Amino acid sequence: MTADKPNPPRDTLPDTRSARGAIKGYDLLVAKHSAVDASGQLNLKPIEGVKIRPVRPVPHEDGVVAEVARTVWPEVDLEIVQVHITTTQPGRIRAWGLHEQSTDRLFVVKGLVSIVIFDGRRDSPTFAQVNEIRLSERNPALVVIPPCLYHGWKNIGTDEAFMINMPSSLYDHDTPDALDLPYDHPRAAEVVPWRW
Ligand SMILES: Cc1cn([C@H]2C[C@H](O)[C@@H](COP(=O)(O)OP(=O)(O)O[C@H]3O[C@@H](C)C(=O)[C@@H](O)[C@H]3O)O2)c(=O)[nH]c1=O
Repeated sequence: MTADKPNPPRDTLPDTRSARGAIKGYDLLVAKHSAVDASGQLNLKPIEGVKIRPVRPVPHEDGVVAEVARTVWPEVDLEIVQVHITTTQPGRIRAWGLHEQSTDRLFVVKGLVSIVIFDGRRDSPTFAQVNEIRLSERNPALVVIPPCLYHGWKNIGTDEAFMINMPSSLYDHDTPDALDLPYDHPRAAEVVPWRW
């Protein structure tokens, strides 16, 4: 197949070897989907209010530069009031968090992380939608998560992952704007349809 002549959709393939019933376990097979389109753009419809700005790492003679945030970017429309680093050990899951006021702005500096966002806002046009974004220093992006969305992440790499967060509100140590639904709570799957 050439690039300008894509494969026919799966259900128009000749009904020979792939025929249901001719292959053991066919009913259990799940069609894979590409994370990017043919031009390399993310194949993802963002939840209402979520913004993802892919960033291009620029190699130089001694290493690599990647921009994390610039106030002229439309994604950075709220003031930057604090910047902190949060790390996650390999295999560890941090979910589900929800902020009632604050917007999170996440950037994976090192490591391989799967960030998942779930829209539980009943009045949202993207209610019940899930976004998964896999990021690393090879595929960097700024991810903006507005308030009232369930979100969390898993370190799916082999080393400690380092992530920058630039929340839109100062962390209040006495009364943090942070609610948690532990991902392993027996009823968590009733709320967020995601298995890590
Ligand atoms: C954010 C923050 C936390 N802390 C302290 C409080 C706490 O004891 C410890 C860890 O705090 P956090 O768990 O809030 O840190 P953090 O890793 O930022 O938690 C995150 O969790 C994931 C699941 C999310 O949803 C994020 O939005 C965020 O809430 O660090 C500060 O001292 N200053 C800060 O600015």
